[in-house]
Amino acid sequence: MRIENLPAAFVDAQRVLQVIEQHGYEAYFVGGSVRDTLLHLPIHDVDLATSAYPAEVKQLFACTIDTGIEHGTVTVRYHRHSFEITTFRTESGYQDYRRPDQVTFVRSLQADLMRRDFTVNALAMRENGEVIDLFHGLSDLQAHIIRAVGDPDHRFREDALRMMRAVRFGSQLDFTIEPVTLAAIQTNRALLAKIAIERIHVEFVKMLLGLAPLRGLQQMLTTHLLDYLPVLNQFGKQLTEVVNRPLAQQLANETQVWSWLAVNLGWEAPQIQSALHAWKSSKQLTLAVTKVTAAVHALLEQHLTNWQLYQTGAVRLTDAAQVAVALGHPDQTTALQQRYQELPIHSKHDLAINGNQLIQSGIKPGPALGHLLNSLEHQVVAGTIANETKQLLAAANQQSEAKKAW
Ligand SMILES: Nc1ccn([C@@H]2O[C@H](COP(=O)(O)OP(=O)(O)OP(=O)(O)O)[C@@H](O)[C@H]2O)c(=O)n1
Ligand SMILES: [Mg+2]
Repeated sequence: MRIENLPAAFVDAQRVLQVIEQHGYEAYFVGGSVRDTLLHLPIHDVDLATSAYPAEVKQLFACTIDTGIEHGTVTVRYHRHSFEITTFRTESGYQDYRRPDQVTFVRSLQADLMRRDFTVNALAMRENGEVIDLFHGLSDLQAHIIRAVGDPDHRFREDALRMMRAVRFGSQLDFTIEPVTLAAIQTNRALLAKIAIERIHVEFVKMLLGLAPLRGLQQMLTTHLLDYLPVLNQFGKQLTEVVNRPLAQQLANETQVWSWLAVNLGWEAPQIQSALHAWKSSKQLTLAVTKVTAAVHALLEQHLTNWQLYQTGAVRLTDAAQVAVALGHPDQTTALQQRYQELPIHSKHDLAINGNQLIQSGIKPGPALGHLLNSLEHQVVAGTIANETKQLLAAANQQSEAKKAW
């Protein structure tokens, strides 16, 4: 088959493929971009594969970068865009169940597609939109099936992360994992222990952001892949209950994913922090999840204070409101944003007084001054004092005098 009118993301890359072909080599679009175009989904990165060896690719273009030359990947700069082009290759070894000990460059597209994970990811497309389907990827795409290319045991032993990828694509695209492939996940599950948590993390989050996250989670449980997920492996019972409760709305980002899990599993701040540490998450994500989870708890108990609104901030409030919706509660996004906008201040910088002004008014510098400023910030946010310099100064002096007398 041939796809007419390729999406805009392919247009510049088409020129690159034409240049390679004009020199007598084969060149194709491969991987996720072909799959997603056929599914009418937006595409993010366009991978190119060629029969030209890396040194040959480099001769064809004025500006190239050796991105991963030992694996056959060269980045070509063309018309101010960058394209990653990988030479057809076969892989062998895989003693660590993560990556091949050896890659061999080959001239055959078939050999390259054969080493790929799933049939829907083993499609190639010519520059003119013609789809090359050597492993029945098109029929699996049509039937919404994730099926390993060839023997699933081999594919999962080559790279154990592919077991997570199978569950991820199943959820992301709302596809069914073909039974032999699914059974092979269960058989090979222990190999997941060889895979770095950072790589597992990416797949796990993509799975929960997908169209069928509860089925993905269910499959993590039934295949026992869950046993190899840090911290979550101790929450099998709770997760079984989670997959049986409906998810009222798709989760929209990673903060929402972890906050939704944290609320479901009854995690408070210390548990969130140790779990996200075990998953090697950034400090930024951990902080966001801690705040959003606290806000969701408060929302569900209907006592979200102004101070909590202020502390959570506009973006995270929306995340909290959306997680509450996913949990089956009414959407409070607009009301919360309104309440947030009406807060007298939105950051410490908005306070009509600062440390210098307090010192000038006779208050001694030191930790007590910091406490005093914090207390004023609290009072302004709570609405018990107006955000006006004069009033704040008077209150500060009064409160600092009172403290001295006490
Ligand atoms: N463990 C892996 C990872 C990738 N691939 C192959 O490399 C392609 C590109 O990999 P990647 O970008 O990770 O996946 P995509 O399928 O492009 O999906 P995404 O939309 O997540 O980028 C895949 O389609 C697949 O053919 C593979 O066989 N085994
Ligand atoms: Mg990709």
